[in-house]
Order: sequence, then structure tokens, then C-alpha cells
Amino acid sequence: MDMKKMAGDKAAEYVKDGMVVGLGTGSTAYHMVNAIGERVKNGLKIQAIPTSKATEAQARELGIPLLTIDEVDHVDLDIDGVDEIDPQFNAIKGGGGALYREKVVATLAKEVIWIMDESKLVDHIGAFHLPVEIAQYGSKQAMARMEECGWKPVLRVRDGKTFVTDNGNYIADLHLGAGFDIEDVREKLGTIVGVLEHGLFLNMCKRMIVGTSSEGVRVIENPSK
Ligand SMILES: O=C(CO)[C@H](O)[C@H](O)COP(=O)(O)O
Repeated sequence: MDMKKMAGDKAAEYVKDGMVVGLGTGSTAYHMVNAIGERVKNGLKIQAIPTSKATEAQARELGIPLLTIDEVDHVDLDIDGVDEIDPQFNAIKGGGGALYREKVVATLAKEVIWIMDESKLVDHIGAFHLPVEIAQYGSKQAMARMEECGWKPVLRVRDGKTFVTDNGNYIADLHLGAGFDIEDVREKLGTIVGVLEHGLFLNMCKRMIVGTSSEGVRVIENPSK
């Protein structure tokens, strides 16, 4: 079976009646949303908050009851994908450009589960670009600041056009390299005007669910949560 589907299906088992569930974004989250949709059809009673317009459309199609972010006062469980994660549970997210909403929902959640195929497990994050959501107004200046920091920012382009997030902003992809100084980058990003949010999700999850080619699904619990 597809490793992403294995992880998504397994994660859906953690959803219980009465929960408010954060629905992540991306190709792994897609399987999880489908699996939850199937359970809703079979009588599971939940409410969900999607982390992107794409996930919202998928969940709506499946008949999963949805809340808007303004209606949410808590999230019991958030399930989402990652682009890379290290053994300290530090993750990079935002490959799909949904990092801002993903971080809002994950931050509200009592419990977070990251789902992935085994290719996402790394010793040190940073080989994957770090996505940063920036305001359109002043984006040239924000990009220049990030360039000065040596982060090799590239404004994300899709289908020949500058990519615009669900929130109407741009994404700068930083090329930091594996083993970059996470704290230094996180701290400096906080000083740059126009940076709305970044894709560093540091030690947020209670567990990772990993689809593997050799051992089926691995559930890795975070001892610090
Ligand atoms: O952060 C994300 C979207 O903003 C995704 O969860 C991340 O990019 C992983 O995607 P996929 O499951 O398709 O590999």
C-alpha cells in the first residue's frame, strides 16, 4: 500500500466522537481526510477545522462538518503532514504553501500528530527549503533582508506566476542546508518586517505516524509530550 495512505489511514483511527479535529493539507493529509470522511459516513460525530481551501473543499465534499476559525475555541487533535522531521521532533512544513493556517490550527491543538512516508525522516532538517509566508506589500525589502542573512530566499512561483497563499500572501523559500542553526534563523525571522509566519514547527507533535516500505506503519511517540 502507498506509504502516505498507510500513515493517513492509521492517523484517522485516533479521531474519537465529539472531537474538534484539525485537518492538515497535502498529499498525505489527503488520505487522512478521506479516511475520516469514511468514518463520518459510518456515524462518527466530529467537527473539523481545515487548514487550507483545498482541504476545506475535500472535507465538504465528504460531508465532514466544518467550523470556521472564528467558531473554534479549542482543537482536540490536529493531524497534518510534514516536509522533514528530525529525531527531536523538529519539523519543516509548508511545502504546499499552507503553513500559516497549519500553524494557527496546530498551536490551538491539545494534541498534534504528524503523518508522513519514511522519506521525511532526517537526522537534521534543512535540506528541504524552509517556506516563509510574507506580505505582498514590502516583499522586495523582506526578501532583501533574508538575502543579507545568507538564506538564499527564492520567491515561490507556480505555473509561471508568483504563488499566492490562501491568505493573499507570498512564500519565500529559504535554502539553508541540513544542520542550519534553527534557533538563530527562528529568532532573526521574528525581526523581519513583513514575515507573517515560517514553516518551523519545533517539537509540537505528540506522535509521528510513518508509513514505511519494510515495517508497515511505525508510530513514534514523543517522550517530551
Ligand atoms: O505543510 C504542508 C503543506 O503546507 C504539507 O503537510 C507538507 O508539505 C507535506 O506534504 P505531503 O504530505 O504532500 O508530502
